[in-house]
Amino acid sequence: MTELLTSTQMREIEQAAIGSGAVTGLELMERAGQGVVDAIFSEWPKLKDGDRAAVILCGPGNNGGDGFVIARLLDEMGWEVRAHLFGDPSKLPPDAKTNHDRWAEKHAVLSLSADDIYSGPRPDVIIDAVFGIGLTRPLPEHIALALNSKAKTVWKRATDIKTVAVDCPSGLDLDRGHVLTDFDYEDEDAHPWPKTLNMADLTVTFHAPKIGHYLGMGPALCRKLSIVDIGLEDLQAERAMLGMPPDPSRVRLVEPRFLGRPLSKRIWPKTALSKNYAMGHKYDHGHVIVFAGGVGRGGAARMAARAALRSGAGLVTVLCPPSALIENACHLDAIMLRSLAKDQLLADVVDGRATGFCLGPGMGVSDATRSRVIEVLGRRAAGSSGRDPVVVLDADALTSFEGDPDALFKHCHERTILTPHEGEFARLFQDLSGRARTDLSKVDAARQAAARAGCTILLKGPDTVIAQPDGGASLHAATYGREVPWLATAGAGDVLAGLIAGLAAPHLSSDLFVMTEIAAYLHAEAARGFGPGLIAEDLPEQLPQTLREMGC
Ligand SMILES: NC(=O)C1=CN([C@@H]2O[C@H](COP(=O)(O)OP(=O)(O)OC[C@H]3O[C@@H](n4cnc5c(N)ncnc54)[C@H](OP(=O)(O)O)[C@@H]3O)[C@@H](O)[C@H]2O)[C@@H](O)CC1
Ligand SMILES: Nc1ncnc2c1ncn2[C@@H]1O[C@H](COP(=O)(O)OP(=O)(O)O)[C@@H](O)[C@H]1O
Ligand SMILES: [K+]
Repeated sequence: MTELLTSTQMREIEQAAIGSGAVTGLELMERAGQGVVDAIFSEWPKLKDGDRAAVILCGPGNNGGDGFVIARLLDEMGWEVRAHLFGDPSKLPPDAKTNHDRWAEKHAVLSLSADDIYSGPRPDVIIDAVFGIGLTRPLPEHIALALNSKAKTVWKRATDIKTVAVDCPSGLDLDRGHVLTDFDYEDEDAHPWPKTLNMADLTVTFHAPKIGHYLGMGPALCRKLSIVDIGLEDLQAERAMLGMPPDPSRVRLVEPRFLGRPLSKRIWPKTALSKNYAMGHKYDHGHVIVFAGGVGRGGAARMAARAALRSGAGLVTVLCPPSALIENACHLDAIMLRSLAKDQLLADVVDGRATGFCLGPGMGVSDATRSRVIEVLGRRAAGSSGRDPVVVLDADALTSFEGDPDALFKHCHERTILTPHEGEFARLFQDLSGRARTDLSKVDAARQAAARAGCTILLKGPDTVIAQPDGGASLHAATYGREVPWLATAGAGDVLAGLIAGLAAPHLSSDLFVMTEIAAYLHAEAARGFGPGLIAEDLPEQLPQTLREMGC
């Protein structure tokens, strides 16, 4: 797990290091600039050869200071360097000013405008050091135009000119992954993207990635992310992450890495999965109950059930209305099947050994679905020894509470997880949804939703956020080399719901949050393993290979 920082946390870490006397701000800036130069040559070794030129765009804060360090280092290597500054040099913060002044002693500092930049000779590299973690408001329009990725097309072979972003492409909010803009999103004609899109070929950040590198527009703008170690020791937090529930004040990236390296013995997720318990019988591996809809609507539940069984649950039973029994019987073998009439009690057909429930896929949006959800959430552990069954609520189980979400939330317990996509999320948490959350990151929206619902929330997308009521959160990112656009296929979410239920159902399974992280990772890995052309049915069938590759 890698820690993802907010801008404030990054500043705190930096200030603590400087305050301890271990390092000065100027030394950190030098390491940052050197780190960017090293990252450039590591990414494009050929740039070491021949006469090279760079344009460095510097801003009014320490991001700009990094830019002046980079300008000096490239100049010392014999590059032709032009540095442009936005802002008043006398107002630069002290370390940035020091580096500006060192540069200005021998070189001109040009103004940062599209005219001044693009009327000059063609560079090999453009460095965007205008704003980093200090961005507080939308870019001034003339800066947005100067940074627009299309602007460099005035030069020949523009696509060969490398754009390198220091900390982030300027304009990206590193806490939220939004591009701050004054434009009206609702007004299609004034849509800002073509005008202000500022994309890097390589983004170099310091010490640890920031949340906005992984959320929303972040990955599309940063394109490739390099993390430079600038000697700030803060590894304690990461040490406390492996296999443990999350720290409420921190956000972690769901991936099998630890302290910056791949996990050597593939101890994640292997250690968390119950099948390592060699002595267990099938009931130790959990019994998952999946609710299906009526005739012709059982496919979603059957896929969820198959994912639950493939992910390690010892038994899986599909419950369907009597009218759908024959349809389901024609499709199911290893998965058990029982009918459950509308007015029948769950206790009539499911004994107390059920350890996991999955409701929603294909169930139908109805009062009957609401009643079943509430009935299932009322099932609690018998006595003090056992755990409450895990309850995964997806799709129609969520939409059935649209307009009255509190009727759901008051029944949720800590072994409940809601797995909405953005549309379903908006039905339950309208004020925290998509467009409403201009001031809130997707991570913070999911955190607030989890606190309101009193249970875990997994909010889906290429950036999937998992949050729990105390604020603990993680982010699964199908980005930076893990892209799986073909996972956006009908039914993929149903499979994820079953996967979570199957992984979390065993008696010895880890904490629900940890199992949900693993489910999100395995889900994307299965899709990656299968490749383009994937349909949702393929996911459960791909799981054995994915589990094998993960060393499980
Ligand atoms: N932290 C660390 O450990 C390390 C940090 N390092 C580097 O420092 C960077 C952070 O530096 P930083 O804090 O000075 O912020 P930065 O991004 O340069 O911008 C602040 C300035 O921009 C201004 N401003 C903001 N928005 C604006 C807008 N829309 N339009 C116009 N102006 C705007 C803002 O003005 P104000 O809001 O105060 O009016 C202020 O003047 C970080 O990203 C990294 O590169 C490394 O050296 C190594 C270690
Ligand atoms: N572009 C994408 N890249 C990676 N994963 C995606 C992408 N779009 C969607 N997903 C994932 O695919 C699944 C889709 O789930 P959902 O929207 O509930 O679909 P359905 O309701 O059809 O099952 C989620 O796990 C989501 O995170
Ligand atoms: K920048």
